[in-house]
Amino acid sequence: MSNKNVTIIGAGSFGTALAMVLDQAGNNVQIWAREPEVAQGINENHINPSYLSDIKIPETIKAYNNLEQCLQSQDIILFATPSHALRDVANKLKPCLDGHEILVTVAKGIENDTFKTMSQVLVEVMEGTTYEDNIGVLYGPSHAEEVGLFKPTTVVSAAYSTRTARIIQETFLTPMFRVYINNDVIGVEIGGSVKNIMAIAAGIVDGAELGDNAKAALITRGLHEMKRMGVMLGAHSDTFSGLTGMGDLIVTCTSSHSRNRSVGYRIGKGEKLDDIIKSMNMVAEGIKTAKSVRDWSVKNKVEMPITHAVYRVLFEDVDPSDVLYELMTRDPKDEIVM
Ligand SMILES: NC(=O)C1=CN([C@@H]2O[C@H](COP(=O)(O)OP(=O)(O)OC[C@H]3O[C@@H](n4cnc5c(N)ncnc54)[C@H](O)[C@@H]3O)[C@@H](O)[C@H]2O)C=CC1
Ligand SMILES: O=C(CO)COP(=O)(O)O
Repeated sequence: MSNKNVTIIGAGSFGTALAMVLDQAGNNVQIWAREPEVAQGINENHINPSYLSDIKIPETIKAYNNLEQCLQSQDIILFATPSHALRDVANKLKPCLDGHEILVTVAKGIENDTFKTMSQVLVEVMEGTTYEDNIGVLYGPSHAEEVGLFKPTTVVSAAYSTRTARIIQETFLTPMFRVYINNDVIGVEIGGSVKNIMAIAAGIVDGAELGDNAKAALITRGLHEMKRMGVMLGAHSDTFSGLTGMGDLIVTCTSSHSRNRSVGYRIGKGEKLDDIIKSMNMVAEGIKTAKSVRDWSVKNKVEMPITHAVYRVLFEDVDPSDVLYELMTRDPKDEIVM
């Protein structure tokens, strides 16, 4: 059993689900919630009133609305906010850290404009406070709705030092939550982030009833696209056949739990993105990441046709049937370029 002091920053779906896992693994768990009513709900009624509200949260898990109060003497700080909030929240809590804490993020995304992954954002923000060696990510096929119910799940701990990756692994391990290690941090992060764009595309395919052949093609060619970007950034191509590449791509493109697939599905059914976003209380990371990755690929001249198609549907209001035609009528290619 692990016996670490762990604070989770962000009491959304995944923060709540991981609190359950961390508690079951034997740790002392506390959660920082941005919304006072969420902290109150967890402390008084032992449920999160806004996310996964049908899950009974153990009384040992305490929630705070004040950041400073929950950062004393912690071994691990787990960031579970959306990716666009990570920089801001990390800056706010930086003065409260003493430098020995391990910082783990589960947020999946690539920052707009800087094109930084989440661990890179943490490294930059924490410069002078926390060693890069203490920073890592926990990614993989892990929908909160199943994790919170202790359904069997496998993920990957990737960090800038093997020691940190191992500590993260040991802290989260339970018989229903199996954690592997991979030292290819950039590969893990690109897979986990770019698959959200592919999940939006998969949702469009389902919503527009384009068929199973189209879905299989999309997943397969989407994987090529993720790998192409990752390898260009120094990732190992094998990482994309693993849990944080292929594994997370499959679950997000096919699961009814996926927020990103659901955004795509509704677009495929004819709804407008603005209306979809207004109706959601959870983050669909693929929207912002589509912009980052599309801009990155233009800047670096890397061919990412599915990402560009999703970008055009989301941000240029192009009809999905038009981008589909464009994708299907591109110049004939070799499947694999050796
Ligand atoms: N939900 C899931 O199944 C999984 C989610 N993730 C990733 O975890 C991250 C969080 O996802 P969810 O928990 O699903 O999101 P969510 O939308 O359910 O919850 C996000 C939480 O962050 C808080 N938050 C939002 N904006 C904030 C800000 N500007 N500053 C501080 N806090 C803010 C919200 O109040 C909420 O508590 C995302 O990057 C997602 O891709 C990763 C694996 C699985
Ligand atoms: O990353 C996830 C599952 O591994 C969650 O995906 P969604 O945000 O699309 O629900």
